[in-house]
Amino acid sequence: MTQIAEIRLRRVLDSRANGTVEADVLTESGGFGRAAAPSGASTGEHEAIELAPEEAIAAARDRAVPRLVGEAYAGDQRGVDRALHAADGTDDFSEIGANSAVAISMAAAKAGADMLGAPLYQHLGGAFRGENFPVPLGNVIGGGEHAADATDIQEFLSAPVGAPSVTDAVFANAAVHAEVGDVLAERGIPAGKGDEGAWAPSVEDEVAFEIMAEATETMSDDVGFEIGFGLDVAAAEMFEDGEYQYSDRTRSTDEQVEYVADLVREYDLVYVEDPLDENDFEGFAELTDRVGEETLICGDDLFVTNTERLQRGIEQGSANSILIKPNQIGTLTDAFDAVELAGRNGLDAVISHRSGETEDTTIAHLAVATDAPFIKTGAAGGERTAKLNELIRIAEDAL
Ligand SMILES: C=C(OP(=O)(O)O)C(=O)O
Ligand SMILES: [Mg+2]
Repeated sequence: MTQIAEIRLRRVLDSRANGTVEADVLTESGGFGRAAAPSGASTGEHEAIELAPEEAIAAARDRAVPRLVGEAYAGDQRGVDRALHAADGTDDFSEIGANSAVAISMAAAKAGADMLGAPLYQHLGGAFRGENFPVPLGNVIGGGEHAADATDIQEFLSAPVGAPSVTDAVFANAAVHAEVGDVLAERGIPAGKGDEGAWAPSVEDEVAFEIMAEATETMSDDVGFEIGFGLDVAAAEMFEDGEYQYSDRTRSTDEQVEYVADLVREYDLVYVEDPLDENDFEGFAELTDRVGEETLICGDDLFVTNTERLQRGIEQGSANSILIKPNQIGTLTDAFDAVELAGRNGLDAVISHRSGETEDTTIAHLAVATDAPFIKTGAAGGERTAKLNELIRIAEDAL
């Protein structure tokens, strides 16, 4: 029923107006799935390889399509993803491109769901998935690689941890985003927006912390539930010559651990992603040891959704949370395996967008299917709200 009959690949635009890969998967009995690959700017050095879209499409047409059409079943996700690995033949999808692989993998899942007559989250999560919905982490102030001349820390994330429903949480993040805009205007600080729709003012990180504390407290009082905040430091982007290079100073690894631990305590941070360099499993472990009871220490560039790197982090106690980006590893199966390994070892999964996105909503379904406690997919901008609105629809559908 779900045998793949045709795969169409094309180049479409992402939110930075760069080209990316979109895949359509059609099954023999008329099932259809469409998905597009996202793209990072602050990419980890251990991620699967993204090729230029034209190159990825040509290679996938040549190598992957013949292994899938008439051979694989869209409803058999592990089978599809095994075929993608076999077609590529490398560890990092450098032959067909992780962008082609992830687009086909996600489109096949959607075609399988279509044939089975189930929403994607149900097809992926099964009848016995949990009943929880993820708390959305909303990027409301940012800089780093996502905006020129803004904060050093890449993302300041609103975290509505006390929200009674996913819909309340989504609107709370939107309200914090608007409040931050008002506070910036009151202070006479001009700000455009970065790649993910967060405000990108040219201020010291210290000012961004003050504004976040003020805006989340104001909106928390307004909505009547707890809204905290967190960070994606994206520290690998600042790490050069063995030190963390901030615009006004440098910090050694020990100083960075101290600095982040102090921030966690001072601002009651609920979440800290990539506080240290992407190869510093030990530094991560030291920080997790110090503040892991109080906050989530999340590995993004550290783990790159890769079970081998995650296993090492588990053994060393490097983090208590992992960011999951399907395009970092190339297939939904690999992303699921990372979520499962994390869960078995007590780490929380945070399903995540990339800074370059499309209107694709697969990650909203993935977060619900895996029962992930968090999803990071922005707060404002059409390619971000596409996922947030899908979460609202899923919550309505699933009740
Ligand atoms: C979403 C992120 O940015 P990018 O997609 O640029 O890696 C991130 O670092 O978590
Ligand atoms: Mg990150």
